[in-house]
Amino acid sequence: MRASPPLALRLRLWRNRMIASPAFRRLVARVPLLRAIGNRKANDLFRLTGGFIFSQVMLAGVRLGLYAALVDTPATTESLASHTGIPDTRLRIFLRANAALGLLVEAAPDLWVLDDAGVVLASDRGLSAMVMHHAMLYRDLAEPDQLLRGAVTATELREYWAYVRDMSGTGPKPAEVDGYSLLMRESQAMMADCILAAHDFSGVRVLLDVGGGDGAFLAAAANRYPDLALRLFDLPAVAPRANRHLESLGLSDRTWVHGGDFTRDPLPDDADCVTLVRILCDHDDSRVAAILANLHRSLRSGTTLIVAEAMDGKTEGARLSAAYFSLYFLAMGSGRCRNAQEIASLLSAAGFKKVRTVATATPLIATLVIATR
Ligand SMILES: C[S@@+](CC[C@H](N)C(=O)[O-])C[C@H]1O[C@@H](n2cnc3c(N)ncnc32)[C@H](O)[C@@H]1O
Repeated sequence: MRASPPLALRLRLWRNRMIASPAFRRLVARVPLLRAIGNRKANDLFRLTGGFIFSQVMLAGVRLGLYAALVDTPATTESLASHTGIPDTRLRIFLRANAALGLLVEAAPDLWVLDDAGVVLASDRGLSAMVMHHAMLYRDLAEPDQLLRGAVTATELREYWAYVRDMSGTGPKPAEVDGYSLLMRESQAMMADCILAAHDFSGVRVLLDVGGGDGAFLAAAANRYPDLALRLFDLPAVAPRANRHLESLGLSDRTWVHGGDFTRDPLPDDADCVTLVRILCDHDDSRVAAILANLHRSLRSGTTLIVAEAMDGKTEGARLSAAYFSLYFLAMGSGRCRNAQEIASLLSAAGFKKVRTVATATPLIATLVIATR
């Protein structure tokens, strides 16, 4: 005989039957307190249903330069129509959609200013860059069930992130790393703020950023800690870009940049702190194990290792990030969004000690897992 499900599950099934019942939903709509809950749930569901449309509103706004045109200044529908080249009757519909989504405020009839979310979008170049990058992701997600079945593997994201295709040999060519390196540089500001607020680097003498891209995280750390010496390790195709970028910021005399493969080449061993920012999530467990084993081989005993990336967790931000990245990495064909415990296990398995999780103020962006070599 089959055992009956536990009480919590039976309650959930009962609740689901109630919610599925039109008569129950009519009752909910008549009782003021229940109506408020019901409306909130309906709005949440509609946000999911219309998510693609809302996101396309943002994409059009970014492409048209709408939010940038409203930085620190209000503008009329007429002036925005001339700025964007969209006829004002059509633009007004679009502007009102932006207002409904919390991106703009109609301060007076046909007079527009940025709302809170619009201000952030306009002031963070990385966010606009990610919104534009989504055009590619959405093409890959056009047939999501086929992607889940594994029937679609030649995706645009796989092409874009050249290092997930080319895991052997000499690695990607310079032209193949330009697109993602620029996107990573532009989208680093919020990530760096989040990490630097969550961990005190003041005792660190030499900071090595492994998979450090153009050096945007190192530059942010250098800005905060003027005596910090900087080391960056990335693919041979990325290293010259990092050198150029760090030189343009006047940081060359504090920096050594090394090109190589972080799964097998020796890493500089003079650092007392090493960061892996948005690195492990890109790779499947076996490759993460190879990266961590190489780090363990190369680093001196006592070196602090900090893994910083979006991780699954209990907060709403962490859950949203995990849902987003799960599909993103599926389309990319490599990696996954792990929780802190999974990352801690991979670090321990590689031989790292004193593994601990450090929450950040913005789990949507990153959580830290810190260990000692
Ligand atoms: C998602 S990006 C993150 C860049 C940077 N840490 C950030 O957060 O902006 C991953 C980085 O890892 C580098 N990378 C990928 N495979 C690598 C490998 N086998 N050896 C060294 N670097 C690698 C890429 O070139 C890229 O710069």
